Amino acid sequence: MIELNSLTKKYSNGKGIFNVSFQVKNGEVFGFLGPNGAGKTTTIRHLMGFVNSTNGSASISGLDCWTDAAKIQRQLGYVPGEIAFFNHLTGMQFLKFISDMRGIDNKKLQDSLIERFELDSGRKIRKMSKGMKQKVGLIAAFMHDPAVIILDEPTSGLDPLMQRKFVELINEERNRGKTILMSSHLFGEVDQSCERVAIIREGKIVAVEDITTLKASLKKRFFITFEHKRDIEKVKMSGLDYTVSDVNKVEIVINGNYNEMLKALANCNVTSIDASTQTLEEIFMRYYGKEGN
Ligand SMILES: Nc1ncnc2c1ncn2[C@@H]1O[C@H](COP(=O)(O)OP(=O)(O)OP(=O)(O)O)[C@@H](O)[C@H]1O
Repeated sequence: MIELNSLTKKYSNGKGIFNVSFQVKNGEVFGFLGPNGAGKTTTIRHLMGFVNSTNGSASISGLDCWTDAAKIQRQLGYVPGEIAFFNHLTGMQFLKFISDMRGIDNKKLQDSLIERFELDSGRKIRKMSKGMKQKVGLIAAFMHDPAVIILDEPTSGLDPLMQRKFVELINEERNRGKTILMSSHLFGEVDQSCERVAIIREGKIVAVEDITTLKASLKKRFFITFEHKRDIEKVKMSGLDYTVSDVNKVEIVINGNYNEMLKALANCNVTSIDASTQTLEEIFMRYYGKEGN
């Protein structure tokens, strides 16, 4: 549905995106994560046909993002990272302007989105906060019920309640078969809404991951205290992945093999066990850091 093949844009300062390739399948909600300046907006602007690539190509529903840009822009739902509006219009006037441009009567859906996001649509855009403008952008992107939606940092400026409403909307749209690509800094948002995620760093894709597979691979960490330090020796001989954190304390990392740990601990005198589960954020942070190389 959305396809990028070795998409490359090299700016004169050497920055940009390099050989970016991934596919978003029909009906998939796909996350696009990366630190500041990684290349998310540059990639998305290519998909919208605002800039031409130095190399490579991108297409949406078989249409080339550069040569068929006008057609793509008419059909798609799009929220830009920074929304530049017609400041003299009210929210409602702006939404009407966009509807007229698309030639679609979508008043019913528009009104339900205004209600959902509690937008004061009579207010002049120049008097709106960043979050309010973001709501106008979201309503404009969704109100013509597009099959493909591209969102660049859609929740920036939204308060936690509105962020939750946004996640609900995405999940409803997914159930209705929509194809959605959204860039984000927020791991929680990606975790709650996306099936797969691509991670970009310094202009290059460093990973494309399946969220369900990632969740299944999350490790559990057990913090165990023994009454006697000699019990540490039993853990050492068990073959478990362990770290000794004090004379009578160990940390054991497990991915599913609980029985091995229980067997090893059965002959020990355990005085306390605490556990924590690795988070998706910890996994993503690895890609953000130096190890992303
Ligand atoms: N027109 C331009 N000319 C030169 N360099 C540019 C231009 N536009 C973007 N860049 C550079 O390209 C890199 C990618 O920028 P981009 O805006 O795509 O990142 P981003 O991942 O969207 O970041 P953020 O999360 O901060 O919005 C950055 O180093 C940026 O400074």
